[in-house]
Amino acid sequence: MISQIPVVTIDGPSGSGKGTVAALLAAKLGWKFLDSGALYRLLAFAARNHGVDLTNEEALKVLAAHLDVQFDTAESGQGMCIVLEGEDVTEAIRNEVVGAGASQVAALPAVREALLQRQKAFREAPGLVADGRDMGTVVFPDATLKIFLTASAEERARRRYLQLKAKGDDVNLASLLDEIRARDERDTQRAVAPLKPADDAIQLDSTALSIEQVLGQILSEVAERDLA
Ligand SMILES: Nc1ncnc2c1ncn2[C@@H]1O[C@H](COP(=O)(O)OP(=O)(O)OP(=O)(O)O)[C@@H](O)[C@H]1O
Ligand SMILES: Nc1ccn([C@H]2C[C@H](O)[C@@H](COP(=O)(O)O)O2)c(=O)n1
Repeated sequence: MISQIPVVTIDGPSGSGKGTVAALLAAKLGWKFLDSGALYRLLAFAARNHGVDLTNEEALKVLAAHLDVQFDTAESGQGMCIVLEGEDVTEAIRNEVVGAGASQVAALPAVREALLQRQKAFREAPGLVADGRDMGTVVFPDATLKIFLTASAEERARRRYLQLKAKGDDVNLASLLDEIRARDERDTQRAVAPLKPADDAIQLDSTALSIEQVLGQILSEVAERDLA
């Protein structure tokens, strides 16, 4: 039965480190991995490609329902390769413009409904690690372990700055901080599935923790529940 397949959810705001830690945890456990934010990013990206306005809920709902996307293991064997309509968009969806578009389309109820089953379908044996905003509250409310990962907005902007700079992007720390605050506001204040900790989530502040320390704390919770 699908409800017996264990799920670990990691929710939190942009730049808290949930994607990095979720991918590492999934690899360590040998479980499936769902990067749910990528689905909203893909929709915003596809909408721009198809000339669909990011406020046109009806057209976005249809696009979301027919999103032609594949998540493959990267050729290097590490990380994920994301193919949209035959094109490798792994890197193209990872900029702040697409992130802001994703946050905008994610506020539309019909879009969230259209992507719900697609996310649930990632639940496969032996287990799933899912990261996003509403993994523990809406998509997998029966998850075995729920983590809500935070960090100060300043630290998250600093991380994003270093990440984009390493890729060679022309970035400005103050603008990134503004964008992170705007995204936090939209993600937490929307009417449907807002970013918030599930009642039974463990809250973890990563501001002063390394990636290894965060992973270590989550692995302890996993071990306590005999998940691995
Ligand atoms: N604890 C940490 N200490 C220092 N840097 C970190 C930490 N966690 C993550 N990072 C770095 O911060 C950047 C953002 O991390 P990541 O993409 O995992 O965040 P996220 O919460 O998934 O963000 P988003 O929701 O926007 O995808 C990456 O460069 C990552 O290596
Ligand atoms: N479960 C989710 C995942 C993501 N979103 C929205 C809100 C985010 O700002 C945007 C991009 O996500 P990211 O790739 O930065 O994690 O997508 C959401 O509403 N629910």
